[in-house]
Amino acid sequence: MLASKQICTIRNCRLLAAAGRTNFRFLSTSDDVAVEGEWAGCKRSFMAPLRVAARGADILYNPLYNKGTAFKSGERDRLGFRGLLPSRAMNIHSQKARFLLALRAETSAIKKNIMLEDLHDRNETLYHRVLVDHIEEMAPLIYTPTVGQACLEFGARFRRPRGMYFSEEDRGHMAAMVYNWPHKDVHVIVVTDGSRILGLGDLGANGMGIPIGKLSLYCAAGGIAPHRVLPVVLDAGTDNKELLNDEFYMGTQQPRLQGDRYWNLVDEFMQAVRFRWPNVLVQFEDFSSNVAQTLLDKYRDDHLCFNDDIQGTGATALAGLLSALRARGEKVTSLGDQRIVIAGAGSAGIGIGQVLKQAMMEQGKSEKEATNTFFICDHKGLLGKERCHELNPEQQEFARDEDSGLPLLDVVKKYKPTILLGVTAVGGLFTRELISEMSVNCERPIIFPLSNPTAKAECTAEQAYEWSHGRCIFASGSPFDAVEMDDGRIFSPSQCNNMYVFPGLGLGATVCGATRVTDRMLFVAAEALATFVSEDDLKRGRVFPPITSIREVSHRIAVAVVKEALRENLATRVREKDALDLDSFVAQKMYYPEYVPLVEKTFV
Ligand SMILES: O=C([O-])CC(=O)C(=O)O
Ligand SMILES: [Mg+2]
Repeated sequence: MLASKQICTIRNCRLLAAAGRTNFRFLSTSDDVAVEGEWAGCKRSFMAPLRVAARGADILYNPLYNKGTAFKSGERDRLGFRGLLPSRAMNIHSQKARFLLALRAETSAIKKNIMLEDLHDRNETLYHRVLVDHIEEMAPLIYTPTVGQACLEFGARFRRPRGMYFSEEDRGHMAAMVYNWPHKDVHVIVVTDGSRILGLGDLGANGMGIPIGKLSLYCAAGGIAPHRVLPVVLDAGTDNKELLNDEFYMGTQQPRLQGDRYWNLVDEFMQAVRFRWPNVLVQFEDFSSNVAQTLLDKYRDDHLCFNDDIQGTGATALAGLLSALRARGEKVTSLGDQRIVIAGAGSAGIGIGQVLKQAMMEQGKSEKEATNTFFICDHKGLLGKERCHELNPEQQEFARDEDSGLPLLDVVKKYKPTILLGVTAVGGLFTRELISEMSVNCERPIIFPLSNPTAKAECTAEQAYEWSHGRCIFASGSPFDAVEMDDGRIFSPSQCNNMYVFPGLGLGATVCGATRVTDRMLFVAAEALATFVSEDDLKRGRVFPPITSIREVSHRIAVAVVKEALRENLATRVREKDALDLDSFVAQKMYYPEYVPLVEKTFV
C-alpha cells in the first residue's frame, strides 16, 4: 500500500525538503525519535535519518538507538564510536538469526523471557523485530503465561529498571517526577497497582512485568513506537505476607493503602501524567476487583482510559462468542437467545457480562431479556437477589430472582446453559462432571476457561475436548497446544486473550486523538475482530484468527475505533482528507521495527 512512499518526522521532512527531496510523507508533528513503518512488513526504498542527541558510546548504550553490530562503517565514523565494535557489520537479519539460535537452544521459558528482556534493554529495534516476525513463538515468552512467572520472580531476578514507580513517598512531587521520564511524547501508559496480577493475586510492585509485557505487545502487535510507551506501577504497598518478608521484594514493604490515602495516590498520578502528556491513553491493568470498577468510573468520562480486564477481556470474549455461534451454524444475532453461565463474579466476569449484555441490546433485545440470559456464579454460588447485601452494584445488576447461592454444577444441571465462561483463577474448576453435563444439554457447548496463567485455567484444552467427546467449541486465556483425539481428529484451540483487542484499541484511540474510550468503541473492536475469523479458521475449531495475523487484526480494530470516534465526534486529530482513507491513515502511523540511519542532532 505505502511500500515505496517515504515516512518521516516533521523535522526530517524539513531536512529532506532542504535537501531538495520531496518524495516523503509527513507523519508526526511532535517527535524527534519517531521511526514509523507500515503494518505489514513494509520495504522502503529510502529511509529518513533519525536525529539523535547523543554521540559515541552513549548511542551504543541507548536501546532505542543501538543497532549493535549492525552499525555501518560510515555511521561508526559519523557518530564517533569506531573501534568500539568488532569490525564486521551485520544486518538485522543475521542478528536475528544469531539471537534465535541462542534462544532456541534454551529450554526454560523463564530463561528465554530473561534473554528477550535483556535484548529489550540492549536493542529495542531488534527485540521488536524478533517479536513481529515470530509473534506466535514469542508472545507466550514475553507475555502470558511466562510473564506470570517473571512477576513471581521479579525481585530475585531484578536486573535493570524499566518504567516508572509512584508511591506515597512521592506525594506532592508527581507533577515534577513525570519529567524524569526521558521521552516527551508518550502515547500509552499501562498502569497496575499489582493487587491482582493475572490469577496470581497480590504481587505488589513485582507486578511491573505485566505493564512491560502488555506494552511490548502494543509496539509489536499494535504498531506503537517503543519510545511512546510507559509502564507504570502504583506502589500502594502489598498485603502479600510473603512479599512483606521477602528480602528481595522491590516495592514499599507496608500493607496496602486504603481509602483516601489510596485514592489520593491514584489521583495525583492521573493528574501528573495528564499534565505532561495531555493526550495519553491510560490502560488500567490487573487492579483487584474491589477497586477496578470504581477506578474506571472515576476517570472514564474525563480521561482517555479503559480497564483492560473489564472492557478488553469483555470485548475479546464477545468476539470469540460471535465466532463460536458462526461455528455452530447459528446467527451471530442469536447471542441473546443463549443461556450463559459465567463462573467468576470479579471485574473480568462482570465486565464480560456487561459487554455481552450491551451487544445483545445492540442486536435488539431489551435490557431485561439480555440480563435474563446470564447466570453468574462466585465461590458462594449463583448471584441472586437474596445475596444483594453482599454484592456490589454491578454484580446486583446480574442477580437472579431465584436460586441464590445455587452451586455451579447445579446451575448447569438446572438451567442447561449453552455457554460456559471461566474467570475464577481457580485451576481445574471445570470438572469432568461439569463439562459432561454441558455436553448432555447442548450439541456444541461453548467452553472458555479464561483464567491466566495456564495453571489457573478452569480446565485444559485436552480435558474440554475429551470430556465433551470433541463437541465443544473451546478457547482459553492462556495458550494450549493442539489436541489429537483418539479417533485422530486434531483440534487447534484458540487463545481468547485481551491481547487481540488492546493493541488495536489503543492504536485507534491514540492516532485519532480520541478524548474518551466509549463502550461503542469496545463493541466495534469486538465486531472487527470477529469478522477477521475465516471459515477455514472455524473449520479447524478456531474462533480467533491466528496470532500471526495480529498486526493486521490490530490495524483493522484501530480503523473501526477511529471510525467510531469520528461518529461520536470524539476524534481530534483526523483531518478531512485522512478520513477519506482511514486504512492508510492508520497504517502510516504504525511503527515497524527496522534500523534507520542516525544523524547527530547538532549536525542539522
Ligand atoms: O494478561 C493476560 O494474559 C490477560 C489479562 O489481562 C489477565 O489475565 O489479567
Ligand atoms: Mg489483566
